[in-house]
Amino acid sequence: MGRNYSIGVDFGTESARAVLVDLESGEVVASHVKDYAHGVIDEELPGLGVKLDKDWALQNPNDYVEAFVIAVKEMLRKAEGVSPDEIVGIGIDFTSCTMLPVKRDGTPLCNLPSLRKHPHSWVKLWKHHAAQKEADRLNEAASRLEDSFLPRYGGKISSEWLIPKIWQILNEAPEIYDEADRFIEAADWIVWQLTGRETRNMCTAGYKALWHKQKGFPDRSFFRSLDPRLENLVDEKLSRDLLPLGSKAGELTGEMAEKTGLRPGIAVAVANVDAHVSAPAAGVVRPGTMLMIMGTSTCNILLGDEEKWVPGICGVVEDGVIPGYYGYEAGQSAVGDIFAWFVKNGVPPAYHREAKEKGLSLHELLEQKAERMGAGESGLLALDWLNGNRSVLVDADLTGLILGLSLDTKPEEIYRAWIEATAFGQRMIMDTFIEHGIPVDRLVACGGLPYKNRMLMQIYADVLNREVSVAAHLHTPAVGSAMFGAVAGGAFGSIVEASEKLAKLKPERFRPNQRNAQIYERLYQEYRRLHDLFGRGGNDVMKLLKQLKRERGVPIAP
Ligand SMILES: Nc1ncnc2c1ncn2[C@@H]1O[C@H](COP(=O)(O)OP(=O)(O)O)[C@@H](O)[C@H]1O
Ligand SMILES: O=C(CO)[C@@H](O)[C@@H](O)COP(=O)(O)O
Repeated sequence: MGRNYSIGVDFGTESARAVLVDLESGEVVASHVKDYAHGVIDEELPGLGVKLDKDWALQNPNDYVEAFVIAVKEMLRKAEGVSPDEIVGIGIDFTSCTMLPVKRDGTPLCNLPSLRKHPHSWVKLWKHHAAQKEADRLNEAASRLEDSFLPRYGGKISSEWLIPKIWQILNEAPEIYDEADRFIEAADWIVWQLTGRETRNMCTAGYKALWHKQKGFPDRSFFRSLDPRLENLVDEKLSRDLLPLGSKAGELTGEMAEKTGLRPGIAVAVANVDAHVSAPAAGVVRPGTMLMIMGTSTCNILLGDEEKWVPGICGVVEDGVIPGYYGYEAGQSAVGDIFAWFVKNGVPPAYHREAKEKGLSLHELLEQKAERMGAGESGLLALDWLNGNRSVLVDADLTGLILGLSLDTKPEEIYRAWIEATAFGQRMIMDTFIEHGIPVDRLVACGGLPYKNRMLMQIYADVLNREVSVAAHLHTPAVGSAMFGAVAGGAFGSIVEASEKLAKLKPERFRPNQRNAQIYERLYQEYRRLHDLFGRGGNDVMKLLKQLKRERGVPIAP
């Protein structure tokens, strides 16, 4: 008898990554990454000459199908000796909330020639930030509810989420709202394309669409209070029929099988979210371990036995990550993006020359120079809010700050200070969880950064004063999706069982250096003071600076 394999496909912001996982060894035997043909559409609708406003971020749903087909086909080609008959399941994960309006049969409205030129008919990507007005009004209305859902979401709903995005469509393009038979997460839509049937997952419903396992969606009266036309939104254009993570959404259609070279009828798992699906792949299936998915931004996932209200988190959802537990999500809006910004804007020509001579990237050169320093040696302390603060302040209007600059300050000291600032931001998140009764004993990291910068990982271990393990697979979300695919295909009884057999961490752990940890403890106390002063209304100078820019007519990034 042959071996069993499962496929996981992670739909990220720029590309889809497919992996084939051996269900005996847990090894990734083949993988392939396919960039989306149109990437992120944030200036103009491709080939149509329709300009977009500055905080729009759209995608083309046809790119997802194409990326799936090519990534899976290429992955299969690389997996020599594996027969499609040995593949038991497929799981997918997506960025979220990435959503689109469709007809009853799943046709995206942007594929209808009559609606193609209308930006509201396209996919709204997770970082589409143009529904802030709707999010503000929703938060205001929700704060007046007697049994408000806001505390479950850390106190505020983000403009990135489903209801603000739908409401923006209704406000700005009622004709598109009327044409849409369904609004659906791209995660569920791609599963629909694979199986030929519409299903909805509990994870995105819980984190992004205000659904609660016991209470369901907010009442119709709440939606009516937002806009009478939204009263029946859930029944008319969403669904109350939600499937739990780990269940089977359906089977691969003959058409998709033919396009990809797979076998028709393979089990397809219910859709999931990129951050959440990483937990089982990194072995995070019980309370006590905080997962850090570290890349351009950082997402945190943590499990608990009870539903507790933690201020400033993105949300808590029962069964939202691992069935049987409450899944907590938090995050930082910019992490790798800050280092990218500094490397682009803050490094003198001599460093560029040196990096070239040594055959290093600028990141690697700065790491090499900065790792010779100990904690506190740069004389700098920074606030990491260059793209606002997601957790725990939930304030997109905050900006960055660096303190302690002198005429002697070197680029590597500033680079290190930004890394330390992001680690202090993680410490704020971790401490907020602990202060509200959700313990954190261990940390596991995945995403791109842990594989790129060892100094960064050591700084995190020192600042957090905890051991940090790193997930073994670079494509952690795709491996997590493959695990859910294997569960849907019946190879495992539960996702916990799959994780216990297949999850892998790198053998090496980053252990805190006590000398540095003590110094960082002192610096962190100062970070907290600055954090509260500038982030909790003690001094609103950051907002004044933004306001002045607005008054001077300078466009401000979302
Ligand atoms: N050596 C490095 N040290 C620190 N950050 C790095 C390094 N190399 C790249 N980066 C940052 O990593 C980020 C990309 O992370 P990655 O996890 O690969 O992508 P994504 O979050 O888009 O999936 C970029 O923001 C980039 O600035
Ligand atoms: O917000 C979530 C998950 O809830 C992510 O999908 C979103 O931040 C996008 O993550 P990436 O930056 O693509 O890793």
